[in-house]
Amino acid sequence: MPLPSALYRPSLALLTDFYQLTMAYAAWKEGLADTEAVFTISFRRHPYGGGFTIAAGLELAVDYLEHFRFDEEDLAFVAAQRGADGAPLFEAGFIDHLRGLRLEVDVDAVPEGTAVFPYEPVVRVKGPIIPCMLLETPLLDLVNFQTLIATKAARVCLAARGEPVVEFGLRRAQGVDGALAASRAAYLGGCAGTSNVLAGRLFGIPVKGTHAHSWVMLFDDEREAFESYARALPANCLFLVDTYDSLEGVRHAVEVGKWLRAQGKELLGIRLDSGDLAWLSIQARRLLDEAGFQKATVFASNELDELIIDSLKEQGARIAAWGVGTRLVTGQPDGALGGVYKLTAVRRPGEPWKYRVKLSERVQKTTIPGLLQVRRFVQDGVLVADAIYDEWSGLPSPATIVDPLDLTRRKTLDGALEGEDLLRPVFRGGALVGPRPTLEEARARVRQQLALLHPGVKRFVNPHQLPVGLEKGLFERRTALVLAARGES
Ligand SMILES: Nc1ncnc2c1ncn2[C@@H]1O[C@H](COP(=O)(O)OP(=O)(O)OP(=O)(O)O)[C@@H](O)[C@H]1O
Ligand SMILES: O=P(O)(O)OC[C@H]1O[C@H](OP(=O)(O)OP(=O)(O)O)[C@H](O)[C@@H]1O
Ligand SMILES: O=C(O)c1cccnc1
Repeated sequence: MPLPSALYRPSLALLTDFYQLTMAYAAWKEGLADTEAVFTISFRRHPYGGGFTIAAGLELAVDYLEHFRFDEEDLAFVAAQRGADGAPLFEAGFIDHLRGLRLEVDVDAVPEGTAVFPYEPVVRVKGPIIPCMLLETPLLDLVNFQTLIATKAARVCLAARGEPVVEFGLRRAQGVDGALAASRAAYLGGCAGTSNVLAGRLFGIPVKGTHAHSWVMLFDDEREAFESYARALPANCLFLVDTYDSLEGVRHAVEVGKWLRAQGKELLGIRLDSGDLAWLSIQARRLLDEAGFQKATVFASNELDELIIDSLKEQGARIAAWGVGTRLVTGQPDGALGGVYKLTAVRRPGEPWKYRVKLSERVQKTTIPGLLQVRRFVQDGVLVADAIYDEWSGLPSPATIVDPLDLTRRKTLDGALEGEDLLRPVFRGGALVGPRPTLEEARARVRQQLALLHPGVKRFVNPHQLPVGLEKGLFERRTALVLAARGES
């Protein structure tokens, strides 16, 4: 399903930071338009203090790239920008350059739904410098948020231990796109459906819903409210029982459930939305079972997240389905993934590629040079290590990987282990290559990837950190470049 183009302007070329345009102009003006570069998206720590991250956003990025062009209104807006002296900032020739600009870049990326780890390349863009620059901000925007929410959803669904989680976040999401993007990512991460009807239409996500407290409050008593709803929607009866007294509400639901049964329909269940959800769910289950409604679901909502769901499970809660809104779609408590887009190599026309690093006082922020790729090693169905390597140099076998933050921590991988490269070609010279996975396939990949992770990597408290390292030669190249940049070589 095409998005963002389906919802917004067909081209979102202006959805970038102004500095990308100023740099692109400087590159054009200085005759650097034929210079090529490699940029790599990676992040430095897992969100939520977790042990894994689910990569997402690639399909939205593909859509963005496919529809990229500056239309005449866009160009007029760029041409109208002025400098501090009041004169137009950009020459007309640059506007013409943008008019004809096609994104003739190569893009490689990990498929959506892949479990990824800090420092690994997630998306790689290689090509002429101007398109590479213009893509920085929109790619980060799309990948960072989708990844943040897909990861949250995967955690919430892990906590629910296979029971369905419905995403209820629209009303408290970050505006229109925040809500739609979050619904998509939540489904990708494992949710069973969404309350967001437009997301359902745009992305093919199952749409689900119960009713609000206001429905109950419309009537003089709760049972009358349930009866009225049941007459209108006998095939969608999951009653919200906590408007006045949750267990009294369950009794009313049971009475209406008996009436439904007489009509040949079934009570789907009840929804708890306040109070002690563990205790109430056990009581509600007992009341439903005693009345012969063993198949009716006890559904719970109320500011849930993975930690509360996990705790409710530990307490023996009898909840079989979950509605999760605010904390899922806003990625609480993190709110953002800090993915970055860094230049890792550069080539002037007629010259060989040059590796590049950005220095930092903090080793975590020193970038990794090269045409980066990740090879994943799996043994007996368990992910044992990821090796980040430079495709131009290749990965020796057996490979030794070095912790990017600590050169004394290294591991030599069994040469008999077969690895799989995670980044796959997506665009070549601006043309889409390879299959385009559906949202359902990305969602299935999340399940498959989580199954590869040792339980310790998936736990919420102090998770085990999987061995991810730089191939030794790459580590040494980075060290040499850092020393040279500091004048210490
Ligand atoms: N047994 C439980 N263990 C852990 N957390 C729980 C349990 N039951 C409910 N919670 C969570 O505790 C929080 C309780 O929220 P809150 O203090 O607003 O109470 P409430 O019952 O929702 O009150 P209100 O009637 O005002 O809505 C929610 O996030 C809810 O999911
Ligand atoms: O708590 P969240 O995870 O964000 O889940 C969504 C919440 O939104 C609704 O409450 P709201 O008070 O907005 O409306 P209501 O009267 O229908 O309960 C619903 O009952 C949930 O409690
Ligand atoms: O359908 C529901 O129960 C629902 C929808 C949105 C928010 N809270 C609950």
